[in-house]
Amino acid sequence: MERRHGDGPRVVIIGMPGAGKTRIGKEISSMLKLSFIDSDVAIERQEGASIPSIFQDLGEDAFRDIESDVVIQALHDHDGVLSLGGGAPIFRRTRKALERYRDNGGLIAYLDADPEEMIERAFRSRNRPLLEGDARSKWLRLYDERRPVFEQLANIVISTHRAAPSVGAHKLINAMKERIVHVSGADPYDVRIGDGVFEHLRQLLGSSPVRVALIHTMPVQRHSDAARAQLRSWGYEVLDISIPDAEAGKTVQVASGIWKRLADEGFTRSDAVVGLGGGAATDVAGFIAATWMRGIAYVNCPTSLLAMVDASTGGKTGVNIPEGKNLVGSFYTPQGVLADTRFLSTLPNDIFIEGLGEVVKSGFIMDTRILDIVQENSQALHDIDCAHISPEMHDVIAELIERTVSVKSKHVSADLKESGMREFLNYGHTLGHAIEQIEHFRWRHGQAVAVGMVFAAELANILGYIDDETVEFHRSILSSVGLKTSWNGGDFASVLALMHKDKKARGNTLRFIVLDRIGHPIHLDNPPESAVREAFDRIRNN
Ligand SMILES: NC(=O)c1ccc[n+]([C@@H]2O[C@H](COP(=O)([O-])OP(=O)(O)OC[C@H]3O[C@@H](n4cnc5c(N)ncnc54)[C@H](O)[C@@H]3O)[C@@H](O)[C@H]2O)c1
Ligand SMILES: O=C(O)C(=O)C[C@@H](O)[C@H](O)[C@H](O)COP(=O)(O)O
Repeated sequence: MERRHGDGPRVVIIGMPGAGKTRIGKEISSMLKLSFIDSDVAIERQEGASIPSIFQDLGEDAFRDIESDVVIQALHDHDGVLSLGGGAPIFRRTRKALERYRDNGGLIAYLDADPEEMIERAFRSRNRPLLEGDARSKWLRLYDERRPVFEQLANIVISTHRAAPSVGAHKLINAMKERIVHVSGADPYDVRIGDGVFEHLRQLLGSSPVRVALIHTMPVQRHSDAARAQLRSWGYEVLDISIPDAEAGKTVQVASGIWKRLADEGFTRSDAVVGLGGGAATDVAGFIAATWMRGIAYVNCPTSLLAMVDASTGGKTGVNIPEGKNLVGSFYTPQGVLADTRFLSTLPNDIFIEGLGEVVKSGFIMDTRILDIVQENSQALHDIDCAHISPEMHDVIAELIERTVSVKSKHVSADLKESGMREFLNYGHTLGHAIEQIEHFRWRHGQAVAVGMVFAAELANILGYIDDETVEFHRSILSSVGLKTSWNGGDFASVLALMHKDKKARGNTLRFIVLDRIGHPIHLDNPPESAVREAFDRIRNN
């Protein structure tokens, strides 16, 4: 799959005159065999006049209108590399078109360098009407005006400081291999997926935090050691917080211990949290960020497949209490998510497989292409060796992560606080959470959700929504990758009691998510208890 969902250029390059947009744009176009458009050159061709003379004859406003038409056209028609004149994104119509392109999955790269270096490069060119007169101070004033707009628009910043164009080009090509899913809403952010995306942490944290609390578990120590060293090399004071592993770390007691440490270390509102680990660690890290001084910045760096595809995104943060899973928490959005696929190399294979439970869920509730990809690769996924993932398999996994996060993003962007549509992400979870609890978390989340989906499919079948074949498809696709589809623990009464504590329940009314066809979930309120019992019986011993 292409790394973008929308049509249009593979990358749009923005930045000040002298940043290297044209040279790097041409370089990557020839390396990747893509066509290249420089918006200034396209305007000159269309108008049959040079940029300085269009400025002189028609004025800047008329020029920006012409430029906007050319850019918007290229955003629709061009599928290669598009480099924009320095002032193009400042014009409102052009900026809005660029935002739409980015929000549809497009890549906007902002090239930046030391101002003096860019000024020196820019003065080598004569084709810069806005630099005439007292050119240096004008350039600096424009830089101050434009930089915030560039930063707001771009989903990647590439430094070309003291770098040959070929170096900048390589950085940009690496960035183009990344997959980016944008989560919109009141506090928008990006989920970056790919080999080496952890490097973006510095850009995400920015310069305001002095201290960073790195919350992680022991099994990912290799990665947390590297992350700590990296954060220190960037100049942050790192507070290393190792929490008990898995659900044992997702408790009020652990959270309370972290709050005490933050207080002892004088953690302030401008400091930040980084969650590094599986979904349990990122849930706790988000909860700490949400609650410390009523909310500070945090970035999630998921290390398990499940955390990459689901837990790290969407802002559900929290802890368990003995009475139920995730009963205490808050919706609190991260600054960004860095799903660095290099982390998967140490993930135990069985835990990778469990993460596929949430991947398949996203196929059932929205993106049915996910189900095709899982079926096409079921044997390779079943036999996965995380320590030796081939480049082909890496691409398959990265695509599954991107598609699953996109499903999550669509639900979360529309309904952050789960008043309706977001509940569809809970497919399989009503029973799944009860199984985890009754099994004292020896059954991990993704596996429990897999059985929970078979139960939900049986319930939908009993009530006439889906046929036997669709139920059987649930079993066959999940078992093809090595997930269990039945559960013999607990008893109906204790399961029912736990399902009444589910967050979708209202008063005494149970609410399930079921399918009325593949890819189409619906709410099911208060089904007859006999049907729930019958569905429960059907997931046992088969
Ligand atoms: N907030 C949300 O929206 C959301 C969504 C889905 C799941 N969750 C939560 O996420 C948790 C499940 O996540 P999970 O499956 O990642 O479980 P987990 O966090 O318990 O991780 C599973 C195990 O894998 C280890 N691990 C993780 N990455 C590793 C790596 N790269 N190398 C070696 N070991 C590694 C962990 O330390 C742990 O031992 C549950 O608590 C679930 O409720 C939250
Ligand atoms: O993000 C959501 O919304 C989900 O429901 C995603 C689920 O896969 C995830 O397990 C979530 O943690 C469940 O939340 P809960 O509200 O049912 O505890």
